[in-house]
Amino acid sequence: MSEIVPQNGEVFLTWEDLWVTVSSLKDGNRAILKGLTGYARPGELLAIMGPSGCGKSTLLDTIAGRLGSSTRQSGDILINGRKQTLAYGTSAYVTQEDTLMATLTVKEAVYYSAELQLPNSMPKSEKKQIADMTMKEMGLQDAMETRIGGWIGKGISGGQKRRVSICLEILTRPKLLFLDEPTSGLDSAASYYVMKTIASQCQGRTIIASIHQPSTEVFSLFYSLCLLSCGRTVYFGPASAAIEFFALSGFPCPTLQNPSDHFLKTINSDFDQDIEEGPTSRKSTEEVINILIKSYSDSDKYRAVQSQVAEICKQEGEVLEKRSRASFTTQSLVLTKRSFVNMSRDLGYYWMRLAVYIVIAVGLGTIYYDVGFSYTSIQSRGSMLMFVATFITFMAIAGFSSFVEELKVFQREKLNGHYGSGSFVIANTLSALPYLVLVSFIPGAIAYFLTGLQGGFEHFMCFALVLFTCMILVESLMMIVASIVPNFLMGLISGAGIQALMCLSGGFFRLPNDLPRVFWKYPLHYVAFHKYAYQGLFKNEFEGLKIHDENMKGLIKGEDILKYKWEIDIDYSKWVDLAILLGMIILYRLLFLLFVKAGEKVKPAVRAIMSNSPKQINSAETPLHEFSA
Ligand SMILES: Nc1ncnc2c1ncn2[C@@H]1O[C@H](COP(=O)(O)OP(=O)(O)OP(=O)(O)O)[C@@H](O)[C@H]1O
Repeated sequence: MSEIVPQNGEVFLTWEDLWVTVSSLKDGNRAILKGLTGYARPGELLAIMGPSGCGKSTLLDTIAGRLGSSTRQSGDILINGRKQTLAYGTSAYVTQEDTLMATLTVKEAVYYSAELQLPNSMPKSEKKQIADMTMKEMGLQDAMETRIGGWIGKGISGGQKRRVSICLEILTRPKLLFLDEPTSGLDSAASYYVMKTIASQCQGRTIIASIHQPSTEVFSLFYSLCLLSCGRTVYFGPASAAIEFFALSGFPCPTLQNPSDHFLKTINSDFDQDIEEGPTSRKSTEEVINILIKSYSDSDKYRAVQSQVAEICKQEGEVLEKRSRASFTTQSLVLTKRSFVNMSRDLGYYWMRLAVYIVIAVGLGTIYYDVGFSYTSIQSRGSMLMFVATFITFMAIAGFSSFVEELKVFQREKLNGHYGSGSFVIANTLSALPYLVLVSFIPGAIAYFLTGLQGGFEHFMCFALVLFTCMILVESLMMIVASIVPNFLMGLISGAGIQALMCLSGGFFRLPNDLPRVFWKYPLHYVAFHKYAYQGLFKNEFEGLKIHDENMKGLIKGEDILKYKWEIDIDYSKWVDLAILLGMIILYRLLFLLFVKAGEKVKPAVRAIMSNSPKQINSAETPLHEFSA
């Protein structure tokens, strides 16, 4: 048995009588993990194995402190014998899904990640060296210049993506590493080399990997094995002793059969085949699983696990410290650069929008071409400006899918402690600015000059700046929506709905004094950015304008049109409206930051509240100790 005093940031992880349940209206409370006890120690690779749906990922998520708030958990999870919060920089977790930036090449993704994660004190050349070495260890040297690809187009293979995901998390050689199915999608040779690299990093590190179907060679790399079936422990102990355990329980591994194949076949209850027990007798899988669970709970192995857990728990070991990483400024700069590159390569982010906006701007310009100064031009000018402030800005939601993809990468990296939400918000804002200038100024100029709105540089600048700020506002609004709403389609619908309500209360479709006071006027009219966008654009256009009234044979002053036709408050300048819009951008971005940060704080709190005592959780399930009765 190894030394159990953690040194140099080493991590001993224990879990005792761990229960996880989900509730549904149909089935009530259903236990996914049922009283699991185990431990992971530095220098030992622990593999969690079991048939699909047995609870491997749930166990990994639970001990890594990442369980979703829809589940309830109970039992003790201790790190170095203490209750400590994991995640956010103290451990690394390679998830089952590969959440990567599709537009980057493998090399770029790893280099950026190295710059984001490794401390400022490390020279850039050393960071590159570590990145190159890790890519080589993961067998990615031939794919370095290939784009990762994904939803935007084909890139590297699924197996290579898996290796990139692992590569990004082992760059800093974390003391505690969780890997959910690191070999899925890999062929047997790649699986072996990847697992060998992971196993070779075990020195002083605690590594826990869930794995589906390891080959004999891969299986031989595991130090400990946790075998689950239907959320219960079938075996926990040295991987090398599992064959003997199965044999002693009456299910010996046939000669020349891969032991892991034998284990999984024996405990897979999804396809209820009878299992041979000795030469004559056959048993149902359910019976076999119960025999194995009882055999394990009666065994010395189980007692050894319990005493090892108790011994580790007695040590009030080191408190986990966050890894030292790049400074906030470096992270913000690197993220800005990465986000800028991503935006430039992702056609859907801005380029498609620019093309569509130009077409719409030409359309607007031809419909309202040389609008003139006749009485009817009042309505034409108003409609044209309303279209710009509402529909052109509304279409900024077109970049939502690209943003959601970027957000997924951010959420993975943030959870693994690569950087914080502040750097992401700054980077996203800065990197988008040049593109937003393009998509607002070019189509804006086409529509403005073809229509023949008020001449002069100042007038055009005000028009384009209002359009520009509204686009940022719509993007900011969609960021807030994305941080609250769980999926892309729901986000798109919610964002569109919010904007439709705001635009209705903006003061064009119903004049400000005619708006119903409850909700529409107070507060929506004042909260909606459309009010300030309409007012800014209308003031910019009508102030100082003289319209020929053909019937009255006279001139109408623009200020009167603003006051009496559009019911616009002309006591303050159009620049104040623009300033309010700019203030709203800051407010919206801060709100996004707040929601993301609240998510970080609220989720663990919700988990803690939702945790119940084991008996309350599911009295219908059989606790492990009852198998030994
Ligand atoms: N949040 C949840 N709500 C409802 N059911 C859940 C939830 N999380 C997990 N489950 C269920 O718990 C069981 C275990 O899921 P888990 O993902 O841990 O299995 P797994 O062993 O990792 O499977 P696989 O190898 O196929 O990935 C499954 O039946 C799954 O449907």
